[in-house]
Amino acid sequence: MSAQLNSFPQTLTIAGTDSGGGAGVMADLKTMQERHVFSTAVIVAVTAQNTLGVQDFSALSKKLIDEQFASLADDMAIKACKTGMLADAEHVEIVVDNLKKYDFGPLIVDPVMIAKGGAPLLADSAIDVVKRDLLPLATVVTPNLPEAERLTDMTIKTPADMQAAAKKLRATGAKNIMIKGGHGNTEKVTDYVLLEDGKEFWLSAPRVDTIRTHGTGDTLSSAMTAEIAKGQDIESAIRLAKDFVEAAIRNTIQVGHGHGPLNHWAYGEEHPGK
Ligand SMILES: Nc1ncnc2c1ncn2[C@@H]1O[C@H](COP(=O)(O)OP(=O)(O)O)[C@@H](O)[C@H]1O
Ligand SMILES: Cc1ncc(COP(=O)(O)O)c(N)n1
Repeated sequence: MSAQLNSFPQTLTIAGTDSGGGAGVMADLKTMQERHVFSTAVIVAVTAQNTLGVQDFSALSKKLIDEQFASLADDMAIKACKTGMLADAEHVEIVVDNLKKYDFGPLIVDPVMIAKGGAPLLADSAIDVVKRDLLPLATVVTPNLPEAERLTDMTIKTPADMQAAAKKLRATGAKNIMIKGGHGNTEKVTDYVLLEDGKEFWLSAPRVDTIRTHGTGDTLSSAMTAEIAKGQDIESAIRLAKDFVEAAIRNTIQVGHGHGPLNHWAYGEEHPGK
């Protein structure tokens, strides 16, 4: 097979679907499309979900998940991949085994635990498996504040706490850490980044006063994955992803009655040709 024939940047999201279209695989595909990469998906779980909450979900069989990975490995040239909702310990293990078997490029782990509406998307018993088996494979891990607290067994209240938590997360083997500050209540939303080489920086933006923040983490990690697939370095990918999600939150669209979805085309409209 000619490499030239398969050279367009391709990405993979390994996650759950959202029937409401705002989070999970749906947010991932919309974001990656906007960033001009060709996105593929391994579905781990299917949710019945809308902006009001998660009504039900079911994870797929190991056989079907393994087959999806094999289908992609047989044909595509995936340059970067991400994980989202992984449901439970058994499914984290299935995904880890496949990520060890195939090379899909740098891995961005969005350690999704609880949906904005409060529904658990990862069993408590899976958190130790994520720490032990998934994080050592991660090029970037992007926990929000509650996820960072669960992964580090720390209470995170201050900027110094965020720095200490990121250091602790690095000890799992994850190379680059981004702790997202969306769940705080400060006037500015501030994320903290600790890179593999020890460089650290803060990303700050005015907090948009809205509950329409369904899929913010998925959108951020997908934009990052797309930039990495196109060959950007980790810091540039993180900065672009932050600007992308900020524009998507700020340019609100009126969809649904609860935690509404983001405007995935806003960044492209504000930055034509970029
Ligand atoms: N209300 C908001 N205004 C501006 N940026 C936000 C807001 N909520 C979240 N963000 C940003 O969106 C990204 C995702 O953060 P967060 O919502 O904490 O993640 P998650 O979706 O995993 O809970 C972060 O960069 C965060 O700073
Ligand atoms: C399938 C799926 N994956 C991820 C999320 C998290 O998104 P959010 O925390 O914004 O609700 C979700 N709600 N559903």
